[in-house]
Amino acid sequence: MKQLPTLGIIGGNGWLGSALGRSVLTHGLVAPDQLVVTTSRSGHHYQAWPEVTCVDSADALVELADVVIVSVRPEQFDTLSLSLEMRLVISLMAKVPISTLARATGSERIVRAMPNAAAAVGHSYTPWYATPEVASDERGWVHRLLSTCGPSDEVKEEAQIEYLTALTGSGPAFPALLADALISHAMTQGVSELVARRGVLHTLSGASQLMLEENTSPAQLVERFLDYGGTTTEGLNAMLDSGFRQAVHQGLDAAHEAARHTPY
Ligand SMILES: NC(=O)C1=CN([C@@H]2O[C@H](COP(=O)(O)OP(=O)(O)OC[C@H]3O[C@@H](n4cnc5c(N)ncnc54)[C@H](OP(=O)(O)O)[C@@H]3O)[C@@H](O)[C@H]2O)C=CC1
Ligand SMILES: O=C(O)[C@@H]1CCC=N1
Repeated sequence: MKQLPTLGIIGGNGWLGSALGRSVLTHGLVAPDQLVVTTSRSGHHYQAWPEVTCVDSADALVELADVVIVSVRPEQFDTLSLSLEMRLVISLMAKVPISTLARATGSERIVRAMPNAAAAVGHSYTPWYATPEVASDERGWVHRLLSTCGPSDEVKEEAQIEYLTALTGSGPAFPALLADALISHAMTQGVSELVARRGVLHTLSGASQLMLEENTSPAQLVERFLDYGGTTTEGLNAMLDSGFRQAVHQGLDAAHEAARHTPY
């Protein structure tokens, strides 16, 4: 693999593609004049890097890029016609399996990566799977690339990407749902929206930091509060009795099922 490949992101001005594009530039993994992105009707995300090349079609991008990241919606992928035989292809798409990517691009060197929305602030968690044809130096580069937007792990089976699409790819929406439920309850109790939102968001991020930094498992923290015998114990027991775990598990099953189905 060439030391400084030109990186192309099809969908590089979309939600996820622009988060990764900006992140590789911020970390200096790719120089601005080595990045090519497709334009988007919804805006341009590279004002700070005028040397980034914006092209108006995937065909034009493929002419310029050594490594191609595909970050269009799964249902948009079918409309692309890509000839990438000799290229490393990195897909960020849910629902599109390696077999389809290989058939559609002609490449055997394919990575399926699954960042999440927190990539926009450098706090994604990004698992990725590579076909056996991806060389070890390329794997190292892919890992550095994906790690620019948060921790990243290689997984050894594509099926894990399908499951992790539901768990961590969709993941930020699930604590957002919990946060919204907490905030709306607080507001019914007369707490201002400002205090409720700051309180809840800092409580969620503080709980994550506590468990990460003290290496405490969530199960241990829950158990500690269940044993504590205080207000938290009452709250946890009522939530568990109301089917909290079952609701979460049903949601993950539904997202996993959706992640296993190509939309065409
Ligand atoms: N958003 C998320 O949290 C996550 C998304 N993903 C995956 O990332 C992928 C992208 O999602 P997301 O960023 O949310 O979607 P967006 O709709 O925000 O971005 C898709 C981008 O692709 C562009 N595009 C579509 N068709 C073409 C084409 N034929 N040629 C060139 N560009 C094209 C769109 O341009 P235009 O705006 O003009 O239509 C848009 O900029 C999806 O496959 C999704 O499954 C994975 C994990 C998390
Ligand atoms: O909701 C979605 O389909 C995308 C893919 C994984 C997370 N978000």
